[in-house]
Amino acid sequence: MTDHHAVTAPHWPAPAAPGPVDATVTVPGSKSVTNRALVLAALSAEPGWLRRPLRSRDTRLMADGLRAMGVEIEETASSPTLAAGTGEAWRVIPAPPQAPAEVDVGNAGTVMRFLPPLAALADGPVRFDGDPRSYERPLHGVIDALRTLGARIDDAKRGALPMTVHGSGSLTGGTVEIDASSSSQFVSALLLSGPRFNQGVEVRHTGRALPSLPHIRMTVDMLRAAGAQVDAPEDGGEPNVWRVTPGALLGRDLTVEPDLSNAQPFLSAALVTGGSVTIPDWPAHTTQPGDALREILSAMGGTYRLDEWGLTFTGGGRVQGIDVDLGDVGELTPGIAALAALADGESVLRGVAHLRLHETDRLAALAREINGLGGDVSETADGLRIRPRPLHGGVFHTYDDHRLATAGALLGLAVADVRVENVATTAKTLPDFPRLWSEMLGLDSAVEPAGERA
Ligand SMILES: O=C(O)C1=C[C@@H](OP(=O)(O)O)[C@@H](O)[C@H](O)C1
Ligand SMILES: C=C(OP(=O)(O)O)C(=O)O
Repeated sequence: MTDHHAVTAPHWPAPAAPGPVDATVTVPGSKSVTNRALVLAALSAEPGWLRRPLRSRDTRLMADGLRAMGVEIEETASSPTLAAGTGEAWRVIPAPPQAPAEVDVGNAGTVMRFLPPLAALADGPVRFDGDPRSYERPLHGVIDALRTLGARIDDAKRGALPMTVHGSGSLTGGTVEIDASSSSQFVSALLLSGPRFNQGVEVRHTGRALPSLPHIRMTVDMLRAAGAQVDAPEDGGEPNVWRVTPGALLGRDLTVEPDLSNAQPFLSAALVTGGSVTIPDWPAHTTQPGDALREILSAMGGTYRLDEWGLTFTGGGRVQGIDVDLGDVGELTPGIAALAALADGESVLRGVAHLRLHETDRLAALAREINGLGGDVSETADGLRIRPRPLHGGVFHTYDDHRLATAGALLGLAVADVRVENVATTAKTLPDFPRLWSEMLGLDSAVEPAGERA
């Protein structure tokens, strides 16, 4: 589908830190919140607003997928009720999902998992396709569950993309058992459209430990904020069981929080350089997994302050190794692995076997690329063991993975001559990364190559 491999350009010379950073970095909106908000707004009974949405490849794919099914999403620079300085807003005007339609999921987990349940409500065929990597990412939990709940699906490759969901205008819904140990997004996907299934939905996870629990809590919180009735394990319910009652969703006016996982490289720069970085608008309470950075980065050698200016993290002058289970916060792993490679002691990152099926096999990619710069990283059954060694420059390959690219940038702060291949892949969730990075370092952002593939 989208040809995002067409243009290549020189590798990005990751800038070395000129000294301790001292910067305030305004991070764009959360991918996970934006894409949930779009789905919920599309399923609502009335129009809604998203303020400060993330505009990146993954959220554009979500918006375009919904548009293909008849939802109107107007992108405005301002709105009558938008306070000055709060940026742009998207207005979502819902419509019953229409078919036939074609949806390009790119390599966005949220799009490939969250939209098929919504497509099952359309009256006709909705075809899903995406980047080659999307064919390899697990989808069986969503496909099998939708069949159990009453949908007809053609998946020639059995449990994977490309596929066509043949909706009949409504879905029976009911109880379904799934093994979501390969992706929490299976659970989120079924819950998000659950209020619109005739019998609602009860999702029972059976299988090994669920990853990314904060992301499921985000789904539950956002459903409730949109008026849905949800029973969840954390409220005293049965473990690994979620229930959504059928009912109408309200159009909301939602301001999207900054993406705390995308704050990671900037906060980490404070740790690596012994400097200080402030991220404005850090939420006091959030379900975003990136909030765990406060504790994780402190354990690696810094201190933080959360006040009216946002979150300020200050490095203590050295990076310490860490032994940590990242199962809840898997998307932070590439950045923590990069920090661990610069630490003064060994690190063990656990609980993230499912990262082998993310944008790329992240465990293999991190081991290969850090070792390519002279590091000592080995894969374990469920993560990485990282022993610091003096690193040298070289090309840091990114495998179309935005978080590999930001990990390479982080290494480049401390290691001379690191060149990040395809830095433009950061556009998946953080389109302005090279500029934000250069500005944080007080450098002229003209060092970035133009026209790399996104
Ligand atoms: O629901 C979400 O928004 C996400 C859930 C997680 O997926 P997995 O549970 O597949 O790791 C996370 O890694 C991904 O970046 C975003
Ligand atoms: C795993 C990630 O993304 P996706 O939503 O494509 O699963 C990620 O952003 O780290």
